[in-house]
Amino acid sequence: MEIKELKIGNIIIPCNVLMAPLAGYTCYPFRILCSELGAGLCYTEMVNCNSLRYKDKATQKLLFTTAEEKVKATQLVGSDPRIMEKMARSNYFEEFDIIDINMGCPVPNLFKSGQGSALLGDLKKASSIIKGCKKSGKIITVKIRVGIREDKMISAEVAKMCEDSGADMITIHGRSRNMMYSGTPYFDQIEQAKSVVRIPVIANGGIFSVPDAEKMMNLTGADGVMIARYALENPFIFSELTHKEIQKNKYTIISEQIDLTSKHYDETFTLSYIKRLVSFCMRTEKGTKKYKQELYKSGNISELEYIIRKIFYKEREID
Ligand SMILES: Cc1cc2nc3c(=O)[nH]c(=O)nc-3n(C[C@H](O)[C@H](O)[C@H](O)COP(=O)(O)O)c2cc1C
Repeated sequence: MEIKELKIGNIIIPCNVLMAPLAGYTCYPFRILCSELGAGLCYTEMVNCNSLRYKDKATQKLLFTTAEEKVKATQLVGSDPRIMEKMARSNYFEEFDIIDINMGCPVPNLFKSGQGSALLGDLKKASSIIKGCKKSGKIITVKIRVGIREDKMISAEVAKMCEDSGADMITIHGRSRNMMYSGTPYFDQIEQAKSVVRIPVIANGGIFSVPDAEKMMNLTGADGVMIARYALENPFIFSELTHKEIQKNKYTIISEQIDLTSKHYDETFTLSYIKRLVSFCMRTEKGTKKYKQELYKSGNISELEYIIRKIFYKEREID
């Protein structure tokens, strides 16, 4: 695919391959890793505006960042335009350049309370949210799906609404809410949305290889792609797509993730994040399934490092 800079509002990001927000994974260390490997922009996971409003500590922790992160992008999820605006304008986001609004999450408890993809069924409210958040002075992006159900897909209408309400970029997950996370994305829906707006349109969904990214770009005419689950399995997808030379392997990057996470988070968080990341990364490592139980059992960092060495370092004879 053609790699190019992308202008979002008044910010230029170095390339049009983006890392998606992923709850439970896109913490600060993972975002640093993806940027290093070539991702042009990485979002935090979704931050619930109600939890933030009540000063929930775990939610605040999702916003941890440092000066190492050049462009800082986060995502808000919520349904009340006044609260969304209040939070977007709050000090919590002082350091952030970009706030994305989640209009794609299909999870039942969020959907039932009018958040995430439920906003696709109330475009008036969705528009008020964008307009309100825009008052923060931040760059506002919106992540949508092609519709709630496959028999009523509305991506062009939603894209136009986002642009008219002041959004600076849209990411479209090419699946409907009912499809959750499986099935072929509706490339034509992304293409239609792209044809009615001037702001950048990023295509997301079902990219699990370099050819998948190329196909997505060719069939949609999008300005860039956003990778989600596959980046957990193979973070090198960013260097593969951007042709960035990286002299590291999975063992090196996981070891560095342990160091960086331990530096900024407590041991409980580090253990749980690294175990989840490794269980994705080891999917492509043949003959390692048998180590999964041992991975999950490891109770401290040295036990974790020992099993990770067995999984990735090809020295499995140390058993
Ligand atoms: C575990 C998990 C967590 C996710 N968390 C978020 C999130 O916080 N915000 C969001 O907009 N999308 C979230 N998504 C959706 C992804 O960003 C992405 O749109 C979706 O997985 C489709 O892309 P893929 O087929 O490349 O995985 C999540 C998906 C998964 C599987």
